[in-house]
Amino acid sequence: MTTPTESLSDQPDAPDTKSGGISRRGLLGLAGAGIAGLGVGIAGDRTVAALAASGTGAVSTSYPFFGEHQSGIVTPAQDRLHFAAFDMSGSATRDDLIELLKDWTVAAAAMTAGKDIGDFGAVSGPYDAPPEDTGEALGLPASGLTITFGFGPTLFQTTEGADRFGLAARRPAELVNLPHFPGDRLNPATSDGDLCIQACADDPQVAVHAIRNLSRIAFGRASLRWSQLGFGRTSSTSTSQTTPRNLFGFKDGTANIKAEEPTAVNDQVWVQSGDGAGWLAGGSYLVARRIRMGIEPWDRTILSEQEAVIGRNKGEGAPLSGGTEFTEPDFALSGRENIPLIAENAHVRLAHPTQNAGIRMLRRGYNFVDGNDELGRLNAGLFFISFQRSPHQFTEVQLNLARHDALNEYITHVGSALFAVPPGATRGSYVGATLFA
Ligand SMILES: C=CC1=C(C)c2cc3[nH]c(cc4nc(cc5[nH]c(cc1n2)c(C)c5CCC(=O)O)C(CCC(=O)O)=C4C)c(C)c3C=C
Ligand SMILES: [Fe+2]
Repeated sequence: MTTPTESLSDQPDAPDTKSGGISRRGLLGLAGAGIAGLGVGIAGDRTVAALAASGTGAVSTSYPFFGEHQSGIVTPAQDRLHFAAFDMSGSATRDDLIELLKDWTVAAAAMTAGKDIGDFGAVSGPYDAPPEDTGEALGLPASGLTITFGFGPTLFQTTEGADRFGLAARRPAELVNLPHFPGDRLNPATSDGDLCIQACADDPQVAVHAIRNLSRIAFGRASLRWSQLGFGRTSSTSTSQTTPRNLFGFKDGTANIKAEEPTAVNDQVWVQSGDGAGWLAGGSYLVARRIRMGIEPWDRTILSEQEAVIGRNKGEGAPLSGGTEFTEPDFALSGRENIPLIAENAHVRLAHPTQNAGIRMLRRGYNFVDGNDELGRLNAGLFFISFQRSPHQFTEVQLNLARHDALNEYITHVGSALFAVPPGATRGSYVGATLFA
């Protein structure tokens, strides 16, 4: 942590620090009253307050931060998202970048375990210093929080002859901005970035707390370029999850890659050691697309047309060629007058692996509604996120969709970004360490 712990540690007996009605002595008192045996009671452990608040003793899901792969990819998609892209400051050095990644690692490991950040957390520090943790997650459990870090193409750039962070030679050949697709209306202010953080949780406050505190830690070294809140997942990444619905009212995520398909995950999601950049093995590529959805025109569209556009029925999500939700679509099946039951320009036909040389991707997107525009239309859509072994997988499918998809009448891509997601951090090391080895 960048927090000057030395100056904090010499004040352990600061007065009973009151903040938001919770006192430091009160928290420690709780630990002493029967739950100290669980190993809680250390400053910053929110579980203390959560257990006391719920009165149930229930501990919510938490995913380990350290491991072979970063969490937040094949872990079951949570309900809420706060996604943020950052730019490194003009004066930041390679050492600053490494220090930042180390600090982010420590904080992310704490928060995903349901703890506040720093040695003293939100309310146990000295009265005469800003708290290390901002505090809005006090009393909330880990809530399935995952924090996933990525590196954008510009991090590897050479500007005016200078190799910004000495990384130019380490850039994977495929880590370049996505091409312009037909129909794109991208806003540069909500596109790209040197670094990204995807925070997903089952409680929106926990996801927002994570991004807020990581941004705060970055102060002076990196700053927020853009960020996106998402409510309501639009995919399942495990067979144990039910398929959610997007804002057009259709089940979304039915044919997604699921964690229970290890061969597909290996072949289509994780970068392999022979793929090019060795440091990225065990990682992935993250594509983010902010897609505005025309809610009002869609809501004036008749049901049969809505179903024809997607290629599945709206109730169950079954393919229009028949069967139930998980029946494979039969694109060869025709109905009256030899018209294909799933139209040539239906979204699921054009996105299906059989139409794209076997390509699949792991989708992990979220619905968003950011108020309304000046014409009184909902500023709403899908914050599309996909993870793939190569950006080429997204590009191929998106090219097919951008050219022919019936859905294009109702959607516009307004933001875009690509990031290389390094493998998981080993305990004692930091996220992205392989890039600097
Ligand atoms: C380039 C990738 C994709 C973009 C962009 C995209 C946007 C998008 N999708 C929907 C709604 C649905 N998509 C569905 C399936 C589906 N979509 C993609 C890819 C992109 N979608 C794929 C690879 C698939 C799976 C195809 C298959 O193998 O059958 C579905 C059907 C249910 C499902 O399988 O998930 C819906 C519904 C919207 C609304 C949208 C942009 C706003
Ligand atoms: Fe789709």
